[in-house]
Amino acid sequence: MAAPALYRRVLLKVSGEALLGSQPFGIDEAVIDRIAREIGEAVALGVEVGLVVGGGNIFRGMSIAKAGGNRVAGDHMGMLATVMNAIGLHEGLERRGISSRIFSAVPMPTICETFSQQRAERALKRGRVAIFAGGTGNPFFTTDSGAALRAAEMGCDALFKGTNVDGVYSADPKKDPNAVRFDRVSYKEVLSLGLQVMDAAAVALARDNHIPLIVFSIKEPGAFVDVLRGHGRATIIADA
Ligand SMILES: Nc1ncnc2c1ncn2[C@@H]1O[C@H](COP(=O)(O)OP(=O)(O)OP(=O)(O)O)[C@@H](O)[C@H]1O
Ligand SMILES: O=c1ccn([C@@H]2O[C@H](COP(=O)(O)O)[C@@H](O)[C@H]2O)c(=O)[nH]1
Repeated sequence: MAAPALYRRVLLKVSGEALLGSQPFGIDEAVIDRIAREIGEAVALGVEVGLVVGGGNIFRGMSIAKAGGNRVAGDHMGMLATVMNAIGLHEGLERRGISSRIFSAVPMPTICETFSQQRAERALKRGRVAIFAGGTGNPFFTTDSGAALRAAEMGCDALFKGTNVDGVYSADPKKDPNAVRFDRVSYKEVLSLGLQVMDAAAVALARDNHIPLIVFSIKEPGAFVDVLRGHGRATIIADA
């Protein structure tokens, strides 16, 4: 018999960039379908799943700021990009018969519901996937911070960061071939060593609320469910 999941309720953060798949820009529907299937497997294990998606496949506010533009306007565009990705994932889940609801931090009632902790709680309890769009709803943040915030609000047992690397390294593995991968590292070490895999605000919020951060590769098929069962390749960021 397959191992049960180690968690009752989790927040999965999916990197926007991962949705690119083999494309230079936008959303690869094959990636959406695979991630939807894997989320469905987690739900079938009895895990309640909250979902946050980044926007890096479409737009990041910093790109406008770096070119001398208005950071706040750029961040607004970035938050809208995360709503587009949330709609894409919602459609992918519904196509597979997995019930989900989008709760946006930025009100846009003709497109999706505005975030409400109480309504999201009801959705999760009913076994629906709650997709949290629009990050925190504020500029100068990222969807990592949005994910840590929602994980704390929704009482999640862990925040899974599904990104394009298979864990936390001593340095950025894309830049330093000698970087060493950790199986486990403390919040304090991540912050004091300045490890950039997640933004510091997100790590501090998770630390203050005792939410383990689990970094794994969302590009690796099956990794999410493997890690939920405690035997996948990932780094756990937690108390020392
Ligand atoms: N110490 C480190 N360990 C692991 N990855 C690191 C480290 N330092 C930097 N990185 C980089 O962090 C990146 C993942 O974080 P990033 O915030 O860029 O992506 P994301 O949040 O998954 O994406 P998106 O913005 O598209 O949602 C990886 O691509 C990796 O190269
Ligand atoms: O709370 C938030 C979350 C996100 N943004 C903007 O959106 C983009 C995309 O999010 P990523 O986390 O980088 O994938 C981000 O770069 C910000 O510009 C935001 O302003 N506030």
